[in-house]
Amino acid sequence: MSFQEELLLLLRARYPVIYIATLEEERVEQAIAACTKPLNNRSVYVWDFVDGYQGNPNDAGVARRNPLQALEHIEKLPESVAALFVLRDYHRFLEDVAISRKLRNLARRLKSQAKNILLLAPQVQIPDDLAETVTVLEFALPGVEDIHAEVTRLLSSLNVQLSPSDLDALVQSCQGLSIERIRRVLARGIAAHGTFRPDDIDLVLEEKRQTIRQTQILDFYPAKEQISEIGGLDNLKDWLLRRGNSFSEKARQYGLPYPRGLLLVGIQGTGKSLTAKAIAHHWHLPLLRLDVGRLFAGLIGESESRTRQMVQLSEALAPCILWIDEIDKAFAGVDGRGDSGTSSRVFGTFITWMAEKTSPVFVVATANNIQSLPPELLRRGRFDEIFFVGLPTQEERKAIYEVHLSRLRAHNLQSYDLDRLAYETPNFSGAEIEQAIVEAMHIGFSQDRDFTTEDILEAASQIVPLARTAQEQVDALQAWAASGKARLASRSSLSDRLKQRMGPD
Ligand SMILES: Nc1ncnc2c1ncn2[C@@H]1O[C@H](COP(=O)(O)OP(=O)(O)OP(=O)(O)O)[C@@H](O)[C@H]1O
Repeated sequence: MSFQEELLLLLRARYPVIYIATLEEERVEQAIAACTKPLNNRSVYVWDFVDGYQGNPNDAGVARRNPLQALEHIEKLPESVAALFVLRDYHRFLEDVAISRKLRNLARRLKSQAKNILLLAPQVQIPDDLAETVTVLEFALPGVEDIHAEVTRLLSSLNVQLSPSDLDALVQSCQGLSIERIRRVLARGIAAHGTFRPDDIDLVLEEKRQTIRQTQILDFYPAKEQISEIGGLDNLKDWLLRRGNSFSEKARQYGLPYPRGLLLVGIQGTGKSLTAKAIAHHWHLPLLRLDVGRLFAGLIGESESRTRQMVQLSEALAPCILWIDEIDKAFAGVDGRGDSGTSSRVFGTFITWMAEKTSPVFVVATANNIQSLPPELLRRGRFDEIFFVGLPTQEERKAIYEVHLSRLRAHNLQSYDLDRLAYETPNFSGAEIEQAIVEAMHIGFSQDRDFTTEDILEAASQIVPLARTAQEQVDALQAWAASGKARLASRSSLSDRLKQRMGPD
């Protein structure tokens, strides 16, 4: 259902107070105006703090600088007057007790009248006492058709001609931006060299990065890591390499569905985040990292609104990788404990999207703790595959040493005894191996010489691997993996791993 259809439905059903979250005031007001026609040309009153009421000469300037009076004015109008009252930036006044009370009283009264109050705000920010009075409606970013129309209009008014393929690329790149930002960024390109050139698309991408940064929930993550930089995890790497071209047009013509996502479960430091970055690099897709902490910070209703915003933005940027680090922490409270059910509602929105999504947003979620993950997340149809990323085996440790040492000391890799290093550091994760190497480098550097195998072993002897301090967590994860609920990221079997765990210590 489009925004306009949804709004019309709410207006007809006499929802008295509708809260519209948008950064695009102008476009949303156009959409509201378009809704008045099917409502017998209902009049629209627009109020803002600085100018008071606008739009009707009789009321011009009423309730200027007085948000409470703005509501009283609605109350004073005769019952027979049918109207929409658009109150801009009104989220700023909702915490005021007089305003909140007045709004609730008014809402009750307006249910029997053809009057609706529309609150416009950049984000959802509703105090608890109004949660039941207000209905939230999200105003989506412009779709491809809207963008196409706007870009064509702008370019033709500026007498700029683009080939159909450049125009297509420009429209694609503008997805995820508001119309206002699209206008601004095109104007910037044109101001710089009098016309819009295909390589100005970079400006659009930069603008997009900024928008994403401003949302504070998603981050554009630069991904330079290669799949070859992951030591071990051969099953997982094969899975990824097999899907290398699955976002291409050729794959669509072949009839392949888009891959949906991966859940990587395992203890800290085993290369899960590294894998997320390497996927983005290998598939040449932008990597968006979700900041789960930010998702849940703030007032009631905000988290849900942010989740929808995240979905909207990632779909607007598709094809892309959406990386959700530590998803277990995000949804640990799904049973509704302690946060008035917010995480359950956010989880509900997320899981429905995961199950129904048809857009090429590939979700890579990572988790350390299987116990706190809601079982629905593990059900078939959410992710394409769930991989258990265990501690590296001896052979895998050797591969990890090789990855890091060949990056740091490509010229004399042969001087390191990789077999010995791998053998003498049982239970070490990839991150701990890296830590030992860095520490060895400090030893070597402080003595003005290169670091050696001995230095790495010396450094390693000072590290207590997490596997030992968090034995319980490791065992629980191994047991879960052994129950067949996940595929092994690594090629060695679990029994091989267990035998190795008994090895030298
Ligand atoms: N299999 C591996 N191959 C090469 N390097 C690895 C591997 N595993 C871990 N590392 C090194 O350890 C660093 C940290 O690993 P990473 O952040 O990917 O672990 P993680 O499993 O995501 O841990 P966390 O759960 O703490 O986020 C990586 O940047 C990489 O340098």
